[in-house]
Amino acid sequence: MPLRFTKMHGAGNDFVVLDRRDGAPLPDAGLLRQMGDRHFGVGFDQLLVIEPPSADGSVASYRILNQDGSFAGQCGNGARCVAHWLVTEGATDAAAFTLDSPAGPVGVRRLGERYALDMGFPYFAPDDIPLLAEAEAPLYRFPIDGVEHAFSAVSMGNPHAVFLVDSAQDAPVAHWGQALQAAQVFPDGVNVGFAERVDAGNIRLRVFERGVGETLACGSGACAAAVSLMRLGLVARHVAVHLPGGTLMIDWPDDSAPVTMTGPAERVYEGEWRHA
Ligand SMILES: N[C@@H](CCC[C@H](N)C(=O)O)C(=O)O
Repeated sequence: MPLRFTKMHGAGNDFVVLDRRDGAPLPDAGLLRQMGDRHFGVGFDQLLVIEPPSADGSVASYRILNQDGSFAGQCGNGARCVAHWLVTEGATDAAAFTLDSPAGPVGVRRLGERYALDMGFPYFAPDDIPLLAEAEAPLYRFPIDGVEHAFSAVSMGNPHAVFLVDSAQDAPVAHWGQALQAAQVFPDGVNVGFAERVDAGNIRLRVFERGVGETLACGSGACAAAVSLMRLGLVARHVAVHLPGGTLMIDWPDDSAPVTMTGPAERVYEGEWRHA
């Protein structure tokens, strides 16, 4: 049976979307890895699998697989693409609806061509990270090449470390990203962000993602960077996060409120994978 899929992206973070609302099982891991390969397949940062809703009142649920086949708890850009896919397939015409993600319910609002998502509450006290549990939040230290660098650790449904840097463009993204991942400070792996404060309303960001490497944008990473800099008093509670593939708006009105992320979602093409 040919495997139908949709290629999508959100600010350049690209996806293959599979519709599994009929309950059909996932294709085997080897095939998915081949599809994810940019030379021998279609290529994607993440695979998004849309499944029936798991809670009353939700439109659908989704699972997220990174390019290397590992599962993730959240994907901000992917959630907007799932929402857009469902809207453009006619699964809902509501202006506001809910999706079920592995990290819990995600509220979606349609704003013309853009989508605003309720990304939940940031979690700054990572007691699931034993090496950091006794350190002093929100900043932790990690030695790279003999020099200690400060980062903040925050969960947005998936784990993030955020380094504040002078220049995102010149940041040692792969080097530090791989070093922090290899040190296993975060037992389940980590997405590593490099945030440059431009001014109170703007952040430049690059992210070395768990299970992929550097991507053109990371939605949960944009939330993690924004709330980290907000917590440090370096930016306002409403900021634009500029990533290599596009800009996301992040709002966190106060510490007791959920984080909202607003950005684009685009269908690129429909495909049919015929097994060789
Ligand atoms: N690109 C994503 C995050 C995808 C999952 C991440 N690599 C992980 O393993 O946690 C986003 O837009 O949030």
